[in-house]
Amino acid sequence: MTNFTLSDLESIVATRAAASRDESYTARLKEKGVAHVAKKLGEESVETIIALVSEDEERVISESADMLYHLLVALHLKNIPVASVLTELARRTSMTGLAEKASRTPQASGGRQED
Ligand SMILES: N=c1c2ncn([C@@H]3O[C@H](COP(=O)(O)OP(=O)(O)OP(=O)(O)O)[C@@H](O)[C@H]3O)c2ncn1[C@@H]1O[C@H](COP(=O)(O)O)[C@@H](O)[C@H]1O
Repeated sequence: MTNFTLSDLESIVATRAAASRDESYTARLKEKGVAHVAKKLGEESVETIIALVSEDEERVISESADMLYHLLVALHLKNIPVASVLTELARRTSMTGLAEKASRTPQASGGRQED
């Protein structure tokens, strides 16, 4: 088990985003902008879904890592600290998932009733 955290990766992303595009994939993503990174995040999310449904554990872990990396790059480009996401997750621990869902406005949930 590793003690590597999302905050550690956030720091690496911030450093590498400032590197040369010739030596950093993160720098190339930054150059292409947040819309491109969002599209890559969508692709990695779909690949994670496919792995979850029909592939082995190793593929699920690999695709999940790709997805989290691209999410952290997107958050970096939006100047949103990972700590803000963790704070929101921490806030939600004070209630059940069903209570949290009920607390959302009809607009936020689209007024849908499904699970
Ligand atoms: N965790 C990651 C990480 N996960 C995935 N990827 C890259 O994300 C890409 C996703 O796979 P794709 O098949 O979609 O990529 P691709 O076809 O090469 O990408 P495109 O040409 O479509 O952009 C691959 O190129 C992976 O190498 C990552 N690239 C970097 N990191 C971390 O970021 C650090 C800094 O990397 P550099 O910015 O390259 O120095 C690394 O040391 C890692 O810690």
